[in-house]
Amino acid sequence: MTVKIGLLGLGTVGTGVYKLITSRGGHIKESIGVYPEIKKILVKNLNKPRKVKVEGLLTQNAEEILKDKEIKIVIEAIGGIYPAYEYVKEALFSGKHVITANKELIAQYGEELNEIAGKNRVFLKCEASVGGAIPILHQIDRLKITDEIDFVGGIVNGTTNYILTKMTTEGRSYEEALKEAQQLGYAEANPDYDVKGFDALYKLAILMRKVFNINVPINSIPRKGIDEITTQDLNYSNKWGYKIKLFAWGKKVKDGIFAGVEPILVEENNILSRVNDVNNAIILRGDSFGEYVFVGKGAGELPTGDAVVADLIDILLNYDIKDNLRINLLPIRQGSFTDTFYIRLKLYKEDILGLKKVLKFLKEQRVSIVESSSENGTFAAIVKTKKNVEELIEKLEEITEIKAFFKVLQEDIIEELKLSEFKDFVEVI
Ligand SMILES: NC(=O)C1=CN([C@@H]2O[C@H](COP(=O)(O)OP(=O)(O)OC[C@H]3O[C@@H](n4cnc5c(N)ncnc54)[C@H](OP(=O)(O)O)[C@@H]3O)[C@@H](O)[C@H]2O)C=CC1
Ligand SMILES: N[C@@H](CC=O)C(=O)O
Repeated sequence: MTVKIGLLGLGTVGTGVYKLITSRGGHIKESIGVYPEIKKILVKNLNKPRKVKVEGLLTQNAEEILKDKEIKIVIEAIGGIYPAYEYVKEALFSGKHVITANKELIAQYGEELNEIAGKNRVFLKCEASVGGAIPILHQIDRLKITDEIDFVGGIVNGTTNYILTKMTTEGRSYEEALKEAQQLGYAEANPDYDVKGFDALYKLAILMRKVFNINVPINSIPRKGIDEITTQDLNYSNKWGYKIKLFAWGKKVKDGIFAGVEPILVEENNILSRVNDVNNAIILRGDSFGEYVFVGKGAGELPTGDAVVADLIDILLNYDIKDNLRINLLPIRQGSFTDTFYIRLKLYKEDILGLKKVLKFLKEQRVSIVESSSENGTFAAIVKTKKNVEELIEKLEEITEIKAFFKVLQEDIIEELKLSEFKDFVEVI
């Protein structure tokens, strides 16, 4: 039996999918008895040079795929909300299964699209939207049947991890490393989505929906990217035995959920420190299985293509686990997972007074200095406090100019959260 597929997009992901389906089609047929065939590919520009031979397959007219009754599965690899949203919706309404790699779309419209898929008795699958090649959504589906999972988080953006790694280990500038990530096909069409933390935020929202059965309004989650990290911050962190990573995390407590996307300092002996380049690492904590850390390539042509093809195989095998939906209301809470943080302050060259003022403040607030360095008008330190970190930073801001502030990850992140005010409410579906 042959199943006809319509592919929307032939960029990094679409090309990976095309390569895998065409090269492994025979093997898939041997293994599960179904031969997947790509019948049409939607692109924006018909004249663009392609890395694969696609004569006769390209079209600029989406209706040639969406209205084709022979096409049973649509793979969306365009990205962004429009026109992807309309195309996915139309495909589902016409009874086609959909596979997408589009985290922005799933984070923002996943609930609505899942409902349409359910009503039309088709699958909507999105493994590639989180963690690249890591089969994390599939694992969560399995694990949450037996376990109560209360923590999900980790490194979920390949581009930023690549940039931070190259800046730290090979002395690249931020701009050079970003350019490389773009050339390697890791970055989003607009790389601001990566470096400002939006991509990680979308992925976190998808993970939290899956793990906690909640629908998270993405603007209720605090977000900070890596675009303000300087070589100076990386050098100080390195010197004191830490690596900087962009961390996305969600933790369920009895009466709410803490969540955030932010750069953090991780001790060199922590597993996350050793997750480099384009790799991602996703931590899950359950009451029976304990802790899992899933590591793998978080972006790129073949790793992402592989995750899409895994969804395709699941559909061909007719496999799926429905989300276990339940109504509840849980607040997103603002909280910190640490009592230790890194600061870099700007001091004027001769401003001994400024430095004295800062040191006096830290002493008065009973903040202990773990590491510190003061040179050329800069004071950088790793400090520890028993007080609320955010409140302390606010007070410090009143007397000096804070150029950088990142939390330091502690081993007890999952156990211990310092609570403060509720920020927003999310509906648990
Ligand atoms: N890159 C990666 O490693 C990963 C990406 N993703 C996600 O996968 C999706 C695709 O990403 P990626 O492959 O990198 O993106 P690219 O920019 O490389 O490719 C996008 C493709 O979509 C086509 N396209 C864009 N706009 C339109 C339009 N209006 N109508 C028809 N075709 C259009 C482009 O056509 P043309 O070629 O003619 O310009 C291109 O082929 C995104 O949602 C991204 O977030 C997920 C995981 C990893
Ligand atoms: N731009 C994304 C691509 C994969 O999701 C990333 O760098 O992680």
